[in-house]
Amino acid sequence: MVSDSLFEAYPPFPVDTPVASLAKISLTKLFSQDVEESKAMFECCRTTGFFLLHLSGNEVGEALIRDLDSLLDLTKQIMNLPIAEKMKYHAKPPERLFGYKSLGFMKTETNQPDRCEMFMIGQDEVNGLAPMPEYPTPIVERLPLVKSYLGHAQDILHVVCRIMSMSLRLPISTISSKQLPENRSGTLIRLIKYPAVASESDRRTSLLPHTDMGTITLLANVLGGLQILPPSVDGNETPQWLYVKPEPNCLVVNMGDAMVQWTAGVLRSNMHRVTFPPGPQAPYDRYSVAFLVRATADADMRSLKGGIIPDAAGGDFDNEDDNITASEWEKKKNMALIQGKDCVRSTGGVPLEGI
Ligand SMILES: O=C(O)CCC(=O)C(=O)O
Ligand SMILES: [Fe+2]
Repeated sequence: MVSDSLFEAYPPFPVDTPVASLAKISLTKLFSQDVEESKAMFECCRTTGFFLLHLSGNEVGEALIRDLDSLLDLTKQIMNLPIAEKMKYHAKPPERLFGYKSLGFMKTETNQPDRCEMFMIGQDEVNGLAPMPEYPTPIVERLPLVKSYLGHAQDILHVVCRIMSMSLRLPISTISSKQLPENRSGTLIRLIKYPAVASESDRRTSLLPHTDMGTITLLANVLGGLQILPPSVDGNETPQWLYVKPEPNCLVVNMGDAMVQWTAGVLRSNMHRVTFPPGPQAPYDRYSVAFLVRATADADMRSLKGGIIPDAAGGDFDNEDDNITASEWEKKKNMALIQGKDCVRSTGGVPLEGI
């Protein structure tokens, strides 16, 4: 997430709240090709699909921490604009998926309006691969910050993808070449505000249970609220939603559905949701910065061949319908979600034999 100073501005995450136990992986060690750290990261990607990434101690990570502190501030500025101003930039799905999404525009699992507003910025728009739309003034003034963040986030993505390819025993550029920032994609930054709990009825889901449809997500926030549904240990017990405890100078990293599809189920895309912050954190507005990486628009969505990837033939990941490009695949998933045809569930994490 972000620097210590931002954490000091809020009451601490309560010690008695049950939390998901997520490994903390060191970015410095990943950059220095530490074998044990790389193994630990891959293990997380297979088992829970989530890990914390400790950013301190290297140039890219330290720069990203600074970018994130400023982006959280930018998020506050945007959300503080008058509603009439924000509505000028409203997203118009399915034609335009980026821009502002107002509070309550989407539904939760109980069909109640959601409890979050967000501003979505497309990577292609900022990088000049798509026409730049009109942005609210705070974004226009801080485009250099947005570009700086994208650059540092891409450096981190690159090292994670290299380790992923190596761990899968595939040529080293296999995963990163399918999501290069110089190629068009649906990759986006989401700047999100979850309003403070003002009454008992606000103690409910803010962002519905979902899996991320892209490849990898890098998430930063200060207050608790994110929860994951960990895989049950013996397959019998009912899984319990558990909070992810935000930690200073760390990102939350999770795998998305595209990674599961490419690896025929080896990696895990885990279900998560956002609810109200725990204990004394509830009466505060919660802010998040999410970088949702999507595959290159024309990337092949069939499972990869080679390395330790199981043969998809005949299994869940051998679907002729997946013989399509990433942008068609995402459109199909979006439509299924809108029509309630896609029952959201965690996928992947199939046991690997002899590894
Ligand atoms: O705000 C958060 O903690 C999570 C956001 C999220 O899951 C998403 O944007 O996909
Ligand atoms: Fe998500």
